[in-house]
Amino acid sequence: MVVSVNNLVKRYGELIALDHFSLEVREGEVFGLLGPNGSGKTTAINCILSLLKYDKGTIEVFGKPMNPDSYESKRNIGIVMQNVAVFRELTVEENINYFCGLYVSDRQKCRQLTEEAIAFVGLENYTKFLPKKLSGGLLRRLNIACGIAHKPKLIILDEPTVAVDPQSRNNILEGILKLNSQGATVIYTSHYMEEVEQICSRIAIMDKGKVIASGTTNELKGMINTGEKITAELLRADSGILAGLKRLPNVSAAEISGNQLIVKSVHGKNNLPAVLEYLNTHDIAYGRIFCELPTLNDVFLEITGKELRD
Ligand SMILES: Nc1ncnc2c1ncn2[C@@H]1O[C@H](COP(=O)(O)OP(=O)(O)OP(=O)(O)O)[C@@H](O)[C@H]1O
Repeated sequence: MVVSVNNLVKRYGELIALDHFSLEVREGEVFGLLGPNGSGKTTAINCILSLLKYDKGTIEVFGKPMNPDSYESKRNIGIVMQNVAVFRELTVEENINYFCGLYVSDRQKCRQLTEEAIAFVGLENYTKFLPKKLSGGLLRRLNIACGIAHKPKLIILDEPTVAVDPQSRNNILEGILKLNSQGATVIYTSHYMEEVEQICSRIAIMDKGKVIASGTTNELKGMINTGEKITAELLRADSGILAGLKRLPNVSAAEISGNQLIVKSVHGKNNLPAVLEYLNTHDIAYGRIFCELPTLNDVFLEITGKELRD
């Protein structure tokens, strides 16, 4: 296990930010910590890194208890925090070289790693730029390069794509997968369910300082009763068809909204053929028809009763 957190409790005065929070991250994973703003993701990361004291619980990183002076473990961790933390008076290249130099004492090796990190995040054309000359997305890429240049075994990224343009966002997500394919274990926090679904092999969903569900995307979606949602654009909306549709196997709800027929089914696959057959045998004309699987928002909604994104 690369990271093992057990029953962590962290209070800020009266507020319980982490409420018996547990987590296990295995070697080689891209592990996603998904939760709405304020659910405790950053607090959990700061505790794992021993940057914050906590009230109860245990944390092991690389199989050893994590303490503020666990320098050997810390050398093998790369951190990319939510807020960009670079030196304003150093250029792109100087910043990366500085942060890499904190871990790598051989200056030639450090220069080589700096060049590799610049190429990795695609900042070759900006090496002599000061941070203030960079757009928000490029600044984020610099922040990432500073965190990963020393080639750490464990990379922790806390909401690295907030307020980032789509091009830089894709560059960041692809970069994370590349780092993972090169051997790094990754912990990735976000409140964007699409991103987490796109890159994470396992996910823990957080709410109010607790892990409310964890597993692969498919495991999480399999935990809830909400199943496929079938939408058909009807040429003529007729609510008379709803009663028959509701009697089909697995169907939990059928409704018409404008010219759209929406059929919701409970957990279970391949409900589309039955709906198609029903529409065809009842001579109901439709244009587009499509089937969607539940999203991680549906998982969050069913477990907590509220939307993941507010
Ligand atoms: N230094 C602090 N003092 C008091 N309360 C804090 C402090 N830091 C965080 N909190 C509170 O603890 C809770 C968890 O915050 P945290 O930043 O860990 O959540 P998060 O999931 O990372 O949210 P975000 O995505 O907004 O960063 C929130 O209610 C927040 O207001």
